[in-house]
Amino acid sequence: MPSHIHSVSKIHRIASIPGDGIGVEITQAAEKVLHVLAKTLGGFEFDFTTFDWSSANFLKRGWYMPPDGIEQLKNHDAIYFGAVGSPDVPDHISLWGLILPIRKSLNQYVNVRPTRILPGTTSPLTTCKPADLDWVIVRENSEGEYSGQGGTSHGDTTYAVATEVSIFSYTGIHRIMKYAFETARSRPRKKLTMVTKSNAQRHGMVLWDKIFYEVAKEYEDVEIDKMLVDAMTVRMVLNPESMDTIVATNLHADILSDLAAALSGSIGIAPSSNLDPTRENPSMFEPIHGSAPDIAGKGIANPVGAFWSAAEMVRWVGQEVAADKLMQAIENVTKAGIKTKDLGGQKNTEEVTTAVCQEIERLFGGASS
Ligand SMILES: NC(=O)c1ccc[n+]([C@@H]2O[C@H](COP(=O)([O-])OP(=O)(O)OC[C@H]3O[C@@H](n4cnc5c(N)ncnc54)[C@H](O)[C@@H]3O)[C@@H](O)[C@H]2O)c1
Ligand SMILES: O=C(O)[C@H](O)[C@@H](O)C(=O)O
Ligand SMILES: [K+]
Ligand SMILES: [Mn+2]
Repeated sequence: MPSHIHSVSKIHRIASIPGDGIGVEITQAAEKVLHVLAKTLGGFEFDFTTFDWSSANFLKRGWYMPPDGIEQLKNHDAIYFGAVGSPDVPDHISLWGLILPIRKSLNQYVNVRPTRILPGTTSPLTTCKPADLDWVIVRENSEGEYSGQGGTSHGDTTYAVATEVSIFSYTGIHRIMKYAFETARSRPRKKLTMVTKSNAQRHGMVLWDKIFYEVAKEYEDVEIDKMLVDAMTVRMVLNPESMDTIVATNLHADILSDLAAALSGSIGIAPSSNLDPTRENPSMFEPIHGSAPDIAGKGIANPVGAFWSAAEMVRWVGQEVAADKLMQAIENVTKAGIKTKDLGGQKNTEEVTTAVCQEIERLFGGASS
């Protein structure tokens, strides 16, 4: 190609919501790495628009998102999210003020949470080898225990009564099962474990089980099994190698994914993708951890979960090769022992971020595509 003709660079418009605490620190780190990735590989760019929807601003303005916040987000190809939550705001106000309305309004009904033991890191399970723990938790992300239905009577008295109603719908269950089976089928082991609590919860969870077996008939090549959630915690610890893809309700998968992260070494490495598989709305990518007020402002948060989430975002917007390259750079850095304290290392957020940027440049700098 003559040098005066430039190939057109694809621009991916990303809404960035750093939020609170370490959410701000790791979002900054992720944006930096994504810019280096785009600049090094060429052919695409990221155009970030930052939204200052934080708890500090909530305390000043009285809102997390403005009334047209969801509409503003819709003008983007994807959303990158840090974390929300502050000791100065009740957690149910911050969660329901920001992250949950985004997940619900943008039809992000799937939350994909992979877990692996990255090179150079160790599981607290002394007998667990990296090949033994390679899971994807598919979390129902729109209803169930997070439906927000219920109420309180006799408010501030000792007669107070509160209900928290779980809602399970045929549509909601069916679409998450379809997604989970497709995920299981796309992975080498073709194995899906369904988590439930249908011994004690005899309505919604029974419907959940029923639809699982109904959808399973369309996927005879996928090996299936069923676990009660309490026994699932035991199996995750004692027989991690016996599982591959896992599907669970909103609350069960929230809890199991923190356990999974810990079993892989640290909550600081775990990514998540809040997906609208119809692609009508932008999907949202965030590490599974929260704002970690205990370490916020110290510059020591592990940015690996944020980078892995960023890689999933890169994949979702269509840059699969770049996503694989970013993962390779991240894993080379962990393998070299460049890690934060939560993984037993000595480095801070900035040092790990710089190392990943340098690794991208070392591996792929000078490449023509
Ligand atoms: N999606 C979200 O934005 C989200 C997720 C979880 C919790 N929260 C909110 O975050 C706040 C704190 O919640 P929490 O303490 O239960 O959970 P948390 O995930 O913020 O922290 C749990 C523990 O893990 C550590 N940790 C978390 N991420 C880390 C990282 N990247 N590197 C090193 N250590 C890390 C923390 O220091 C803390 O000790 C609350 O307000 C909660 O509601 C938000
Ligand atoms: O969904 C939740 O419960 C919280 O936002 C957080 O704990 C998460 O895992 O995303
Ligand atoms: K988060
Ligand atoms: Mn969680």
